[in-house]
Amino acid sequence: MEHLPQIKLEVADLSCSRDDRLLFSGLNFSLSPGQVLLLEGSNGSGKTTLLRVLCGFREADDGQIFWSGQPITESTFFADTAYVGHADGTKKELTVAENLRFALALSRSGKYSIEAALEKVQLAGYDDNLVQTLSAGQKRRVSLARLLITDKILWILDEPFTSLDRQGITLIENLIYEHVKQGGMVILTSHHDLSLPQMNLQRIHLDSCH
Ligand SMILES: Nc1ncnc2c1ncn2[C@@H]1O[C@H](COP(=O)(O)OP(=O)(O)OP(=O)(O)O)[C@@H](O)[C@H]1O
Repeated sequence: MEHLPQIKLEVADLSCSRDDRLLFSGLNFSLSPGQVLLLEGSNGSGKTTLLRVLCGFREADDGQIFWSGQPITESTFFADTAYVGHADGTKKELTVAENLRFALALSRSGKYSIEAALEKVQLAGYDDNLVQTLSAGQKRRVSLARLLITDKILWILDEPFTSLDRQGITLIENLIYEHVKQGGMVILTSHHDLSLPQMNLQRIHLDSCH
């Protein structure tokens, strides 16, 4: 992964409401290579909404988001970012390998080959299985393999631990650790207590951002 040293995500005075209910306002934070941001908050506090605003799927009511000093819409932000949402984003009628090749066709390639990524997420041998035949946790592992085969600086992960067994949870913690150690950045939501020792971890509690 080749990063420009000045890469930085800056969120300034961001506000968002849904159905006249204020979710957050005056939200400010910044994230640099090597850092993880954990968004916390009760159900309905706006964690997913904030991630969707960051990904450009939804507009904020107020505020700005900058990537390396440029508004995200005028920067390389979207090419530099990978989003794994609640739905795992896989195409169910394609095989595991087809899904990964499709992701690769749309992105710069990362340091893992498809084969190596499947091995890493413990799906070796599942290349030709249709995604619709996989378990929920296995589908989530395919979306993690997608992160490994592409070269994205910022990973935005919404509840990445959902459906994963204990080993899968440790796997994600290790992947996050490796990614930020190599200069990547991660924003995630989780109700799971993260075990990320020795990490540059920031926390934002959305219940208190009004
Ligand atoms: N598609 C939608 N249309 C209207 N309101 C929505 C929609 N999606 C979410 N909301 C509302 O926005 C608020 C914030 O929802 P959001 O999904 O961002 O919360 P969250 O913090 O991610 O919750 P959880 O911990 O339950 O995943 C909630 O009050 C919810 O009802």
